[in-house]
Amino acid sequence: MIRKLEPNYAPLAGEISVPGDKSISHRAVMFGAMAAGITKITNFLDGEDCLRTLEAFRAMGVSIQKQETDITIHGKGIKHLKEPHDPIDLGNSGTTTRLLLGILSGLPFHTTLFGDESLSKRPMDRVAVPLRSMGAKIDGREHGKYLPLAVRGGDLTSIVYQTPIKSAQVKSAILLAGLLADGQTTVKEKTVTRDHTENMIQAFGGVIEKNDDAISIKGKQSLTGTDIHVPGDISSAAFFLVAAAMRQESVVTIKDVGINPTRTGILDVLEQMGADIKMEEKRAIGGEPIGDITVKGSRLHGVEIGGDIIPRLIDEIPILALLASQASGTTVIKDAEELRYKETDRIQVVVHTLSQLGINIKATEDGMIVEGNQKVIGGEVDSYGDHRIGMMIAIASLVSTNPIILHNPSCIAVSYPAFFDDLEQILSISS
Ligand SMILES: O=C(O)C1=C[C@@H](OP(=O)(O)O)[C@@H](O)[C@H](O)C1
Ligand SMILES: C=C(OP(=O)(O)O)C(=O)O
Repeated sequence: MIRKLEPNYAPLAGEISVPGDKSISHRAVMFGAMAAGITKITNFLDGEDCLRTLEAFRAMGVSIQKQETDITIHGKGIKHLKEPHDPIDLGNSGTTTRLLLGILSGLPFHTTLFGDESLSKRPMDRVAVPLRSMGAKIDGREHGKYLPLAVRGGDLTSIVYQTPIKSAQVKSAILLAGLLADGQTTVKEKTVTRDHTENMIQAFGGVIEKNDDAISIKGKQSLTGTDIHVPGDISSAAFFLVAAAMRQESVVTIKDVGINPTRTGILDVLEQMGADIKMEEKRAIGGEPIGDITVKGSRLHGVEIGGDIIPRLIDEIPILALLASQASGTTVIKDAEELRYKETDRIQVVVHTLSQLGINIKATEDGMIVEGNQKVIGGEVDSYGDHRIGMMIAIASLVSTNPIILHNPSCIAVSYPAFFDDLEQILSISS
């Protein structure tokens, strides 16, 4: 499938809301399925990845009703999860796979997990190794590094684990296993990563302790069903924030976005680049702050992006690379080697794609160097099945001198099924 993307030079204007946060939607289903009692989720992300999570728990016998973005889960407690009859297809979703491995490690049955071509290339040993040290049996291709994986869970012992990788998925997998283990499990991380798992454990009545770089959870806690409202996804909002920031005279407000500080690195970078950004915090639900973000187009300049901010904007790096090409001066992105383990190797694919579109950009081992004041000349490019690359290309078309032909746009449904409709909305309000 291909999609022709026409240039559009009008300023962007208007108010828009983006779909529910992907990370929070996954976790809401997982905790709702493990808790006892009814959980109602509103503004659930109806994207392919989160639907994989939902189906995985249905396969384990949990009754889940879905009406568009409203989900009702009739949880009976963790002990009532049942061995699935068939292997579970996790599609493209890294978060589902890694967090589910944490949960399955503590359940006394056998499960087989598999995924699509991209997911089958992503490393799972980063969770399998610590989970095995807690007592789980996990095996698969290349000694259990890659899907398909077979898991036999059961009695787990607690661990103290210093994670070598800046990854919320690794942290969360161990905390979830820790919740089912005997004793107290501690995860230490050198750099703060998104803390939605920690917030949600508390929203479901659980107890978790945070001390500097250590997060500890007592095992065998029981959770109680609750209501979760999912904020808009700042990682989806990022595409419109950038589209507005890079065009003078644009004014766009994204309503009701999750502004958890572990996710707002993009706002910090936009500000450092000279963007005119305002954030109005409105409320917090389940420990997750929600607000409106307004961005006005302005002259931007290149910056250095690296260090502790990287996990706070890891999924926004593709779109920030495009933005950097439209700013003045050079932008250096470093300490982001984790990008190589996403749906694609996002260092290689961003550099390849933006180069194809006429931008001067170079890959480094752990990031990229982007030259500013670049013309996007258009052409034929591929998402390579990576939703964030597909959306980056769509935003690039707005500043392109020629149309862009995008191959494989359908992967965008992984995190943002209505992306093109919403983009059209802020383009048409302005024209
Ligand atoms: O925990 C999560 O929900 C996520 C964590 C990040 O991955 P890593 O933990 O692998 O960095 C991020 O890239 C992914 O989109 C969602
Ligand atoms: C990396 C991502 O997701 P996941 O790891 O869940 O596939 C993403 O959404 O950009």
